[in-house]
Amino acid sequence: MLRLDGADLGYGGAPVLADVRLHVAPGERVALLGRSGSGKSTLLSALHGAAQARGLRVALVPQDAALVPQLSALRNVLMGRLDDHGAWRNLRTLVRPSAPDRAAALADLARVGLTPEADRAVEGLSGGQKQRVALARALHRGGELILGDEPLSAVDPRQSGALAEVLRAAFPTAILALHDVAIARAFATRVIGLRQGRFLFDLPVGDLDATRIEALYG
Ligand SMILES: Nc1ncnc2c1ncn2[C@@H]1O[C@H](COP(=O)(O)OP(=O)(O)OP(=O)(O)O)[C@@H](O)[C@H]1O
Repeated sequence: MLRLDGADLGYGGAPVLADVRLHVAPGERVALLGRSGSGKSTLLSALHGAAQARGLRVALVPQDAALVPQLSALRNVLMGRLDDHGAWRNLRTLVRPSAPDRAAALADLARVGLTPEADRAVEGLSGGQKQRVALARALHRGGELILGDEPLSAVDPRQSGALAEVLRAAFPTAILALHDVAIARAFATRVIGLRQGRFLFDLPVGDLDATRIEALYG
């Protein structure tokens, strides 16, 4: 489904990740683990490029959520489908959503527990609520693949397991950078550990043991 064959990934100078060889098959749920700066976002960005080149429909949850602060939660969710339509239809949707569009966006907000916040401007929401708007936008977009950069980092720990389950049910294939090893264990089929721009391990989730976690974060 997605393949990087010896790619050097970086930002112009020395590569952040050199000679990356990675194949992700349909149905895999990959957790990227590693300290801050280890290269998770860089890898996700390259995988997004590879997915676009293959014409896959991808839902994204970027690290900073990338919402429009002045617009309501509902309108931010509607943006998940903007590139499905032309400019006129999009303007109409954002100014005055049709009843079916509004109902569909509300249903996705309900999946992340944000029904009461639907008409509130995103700038007035908490960090965790903003992140849930970004998750609802990804659900609204749908697709064969979700790429997420710490998509559960700001939500209440009691909610993050349930939200991971919502994502698992909604997307056949997923690649998520995660900071929480427990969530990675519950969500992923495969875990990749990055340390200082290197793949420390790439394993079925059942093989992730304490020694490897210590090597990654210790
Ligand atoms: N736009 C950029 N220009 C130059 N260097 C960058 C850029 N973005 C990231 N880097 C560098 O690339 C390396 C890997 O960063 P990356 O954001 O991929 O790590 P990360 O594992 O996602 O970290 P975090 O968990 O903090 O988001 C770091 O050394 C970082 O400073």
